Amino acid sequence: MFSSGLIERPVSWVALAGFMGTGKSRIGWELSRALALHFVDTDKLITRVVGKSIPEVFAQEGEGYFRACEHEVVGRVTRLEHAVISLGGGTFIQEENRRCLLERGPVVVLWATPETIYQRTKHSDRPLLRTEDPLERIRTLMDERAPVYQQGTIHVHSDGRPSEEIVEEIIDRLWSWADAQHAWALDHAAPDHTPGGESRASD
Ligand SMILES: Nc1ncnc2c1ncn2[C@@H]1O[C@H](COP(=O)(O)OP(=O)(O)OP(=O)(O)O)[C@@H](O)[C@H]1O
Ligand SMILES: O=C(O)C1=C[C@@H](O)[C@@H](O)[C@H](O)C1
Ligand SMILES: [Mg+2]
Repeated sequence: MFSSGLIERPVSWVALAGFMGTGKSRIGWELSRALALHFVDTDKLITRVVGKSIPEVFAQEGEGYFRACEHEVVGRVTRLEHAVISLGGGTFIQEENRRCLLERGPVVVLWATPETIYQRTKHSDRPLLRTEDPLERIRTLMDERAPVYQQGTIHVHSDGRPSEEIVEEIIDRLWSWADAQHAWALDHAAPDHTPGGESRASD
């Protein structure tokens, strides 16, 4: 990772999206440490700025207010440099957020089965899962959202895997993505018309 005092990393900005409980917050934090980047968790940022927990925001201000906060936060985090951004589970679902995030850089989507998600979220308070049958709600919401999450850049499964292994896979896939971007940029670079430019390019 480190060589001659310079940090080698595939990207200097990346966002993590995906359903509740897929591990965006935990993996995002670990990824930020592995890449020596700042870490921002949009859910935590909103709770800090609003001064209320997410269940309180949903109950007292309504989901619409929370979605507006998310949208504003997306505008801000896409202007950051050197950061790993862990999004809320619904942030990438809003079209304008998605466009803005994908324009900024790679969006890694974490996936898990409804059963894993249920196990990981059952002891915490997620307003959208406050129902008689949270597992069924997870299944329905996942069916609705999966085609949208599919629009992410890189997809990584988190079921039954230790977080270190997931972080390692994300970094490998980010290197491949960055190499492909670089190759594409070279292929699409404006032709070099300086004297001797073409021969230099084919050297
Ligand atoms: N790979 C993993 N293996 C085991 N437990 C995990 C893994 N990833 C995350 N967890 C645990 O699952 C729970 C939910 O993870 P986390 O809060 O990171 O999910 P999230 O995607 O950020 O959810 P939300 O969208 O609600 O913010 C946490 O207790 C976390 O420690
Ligand atoms: O999936 C969602 O819509 C949500 C996921 C959480 O991260 C929080 O952002 C909130 O509970 C809503
Ligand atoms: Mg989270």
